[in-house]
Amino acid sequence: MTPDGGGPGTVPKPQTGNARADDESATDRPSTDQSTHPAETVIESRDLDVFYGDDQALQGIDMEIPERQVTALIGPSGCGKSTFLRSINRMNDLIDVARVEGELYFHGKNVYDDDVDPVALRRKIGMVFQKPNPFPKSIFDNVAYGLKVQGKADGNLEEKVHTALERAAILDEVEDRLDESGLELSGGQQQRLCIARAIATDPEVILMDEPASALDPVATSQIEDLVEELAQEYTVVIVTHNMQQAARISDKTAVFLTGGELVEFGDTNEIFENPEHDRVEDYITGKFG
Ligand SMILES: Nc1ncnc2c1ncn2[C@@H]1O[C@H](COP(=O)(O)OP(=O)(O)OP(=O)(O)O)[C@@H](O)[C@H]1O
Repeated sequence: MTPDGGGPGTVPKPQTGNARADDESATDRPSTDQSTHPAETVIESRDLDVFYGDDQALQGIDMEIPERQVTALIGPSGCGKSTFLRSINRMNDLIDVARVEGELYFHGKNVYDDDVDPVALRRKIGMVFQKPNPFPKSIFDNVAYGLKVQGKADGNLEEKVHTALERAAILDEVEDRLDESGLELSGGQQQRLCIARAIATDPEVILMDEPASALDPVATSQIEDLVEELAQEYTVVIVTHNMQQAARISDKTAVFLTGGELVEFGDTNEIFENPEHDRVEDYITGKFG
């Protein structure tokens, strides 16, 4: 059930009342069976504008992101993909000159309402960055860190760390050297360690900003497989420059174009096989970008 009482297959209506994006009850995962029900909307932006000082980076973005699917954000450099990703878990708050107008709903609750705690929000909506950024700590402590900070490091800490490493498809490679530094791993392993760190605290949504762009083809392919796997349990939103990657791993694709406009959003197959807009077709066939 969604906070608005809608059943499976319904889109939660934005509300300004009780549901809190930082409240456990507002974010309990609805138990939907995707084989029989369309996915529910977890994140919805309405007329979202983002400015850096006087410069507008995003213009009137309307988007509905379905749960437990992969949504890819694609488009040429500077079109606002990362800005949109960061507005979902309020990472733009950390940029002094950034300003957001419009609405961004998480389970029907506007995350920009005054009563939303951005730190609590980011526990529900985790993030993985372009460059792997493990802490200068052991592999074990990298994953255990968030659990400790959140007071979830009870007697099961070891089991929780193992589970996160397993879900991030890296356990086999590191289980006999958990005391070694995370910085000694290869780039691809470091990125999977960062994904393990992000999922250890059990978020609901994982935002990924070009998570494979710094990796070689083998490590990239491992991350792609992992992203598809993760979408069985998590809602994944991924920025990528790589159109083949978006076509391979995503269910929905959002095409942003220069000027910070969302030009087309829909099922990935439709976008790649039969785009509605000429500008999107030109972009995905490589005529510009
Ligand atoms: N911290 C910032 N301060 C000022 N302007 C910024 C900042 N971050 C991004 N911008 C500007 O906002 C616009 C959108 O940038 P953004 O990084 O969101 O685009 P992008 O599509 O993710 O680009 P890329 O694919 O190159 O990473 C660009 O014009 C960029 O210069």
